[in-house]
Amino acid sequence: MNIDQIRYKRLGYVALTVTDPARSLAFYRDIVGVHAFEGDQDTVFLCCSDRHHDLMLSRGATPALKRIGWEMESPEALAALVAHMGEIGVSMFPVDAAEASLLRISNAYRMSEPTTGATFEFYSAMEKAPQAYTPTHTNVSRLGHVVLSSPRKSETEKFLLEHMNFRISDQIGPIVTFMRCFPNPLHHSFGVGHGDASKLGHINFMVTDVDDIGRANNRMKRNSVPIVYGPGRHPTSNSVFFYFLDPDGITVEYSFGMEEFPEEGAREPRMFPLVPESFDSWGGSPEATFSKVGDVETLTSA
Ligand SMILES: CC(C)c1ccc(C(=O)O)c(O)c1O
Ligand SMILES: [Fe+2]
Repeated sequence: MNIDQIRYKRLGYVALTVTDPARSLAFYRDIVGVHAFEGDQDTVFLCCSDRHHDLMLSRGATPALKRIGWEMESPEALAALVAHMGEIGVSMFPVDAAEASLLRISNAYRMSEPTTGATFEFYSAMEKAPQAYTPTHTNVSRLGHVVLSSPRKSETEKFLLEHMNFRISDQIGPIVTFMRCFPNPLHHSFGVGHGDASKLGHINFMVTDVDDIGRANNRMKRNSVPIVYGPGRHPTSNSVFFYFLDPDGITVEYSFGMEEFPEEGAREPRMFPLVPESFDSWGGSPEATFSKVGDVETLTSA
């Protein structure tokens, strides 16, 4: 199997486990500015695109990353991934019809990423949302990326590179590597950080205007939302960033502007030195509560 046939459209969605879905729904709708349109007491769907959902929140005892959904470029790209995982002995489980229908996805498989235990879901199409996303106070352009920490960071990177056809865009010392799901042009849809355990670092929403960042700064303060890093600028992706905590303490990032890569002729990955300015060229530093909450749920406990 040629790994180049494994091609992605985009980071599809993130599923989080939250302790109080109604409270989190209100937060993501009213404070973050994504659209909530469907759900029940235990599971809610939110979107910031024309797809059925970009974020799913499910009730659970401990805040966690439940899974990450990757939208493949085509059914053939999905088949290539499934075949490759079969060849290397990584089990892929088809999502059963009832759940796929609830998630409005077709042709879907899950696996446990072998180095972090994180659940990755792959599908070739998701239905459109019943109503197109209309921005309110913030022009959220898309779900941008997810960062996980891994106790086996080099192996995680290697798995994503060699078996999932991700590409490295940049690294900061041995601490964090930013990867794009090829050929999606965004600098990164996934980041892997060094950590003692597999943990969720943060989820990111991209915004269309620097004013969205400035307004967020004031909105978070008015609503007593903890701001944990920024505003600042990441020299890696060249984005202006702003991090805050959701009601469970999960770190959420807004970012404005991000380098994009062509499919062919992309620049080489860069290695940034491990100094604070490689994380924030404006000289800020994160609060102690930055990236502290979020277990990684395994497939068997999902
Ligand atoms: C501080 C974190 C790990 C970080 C650093 C750089 C970027 C970027 O280049 O966009 C991020 O998105 C981050 O979350
Ligand atoms: Fe980020």
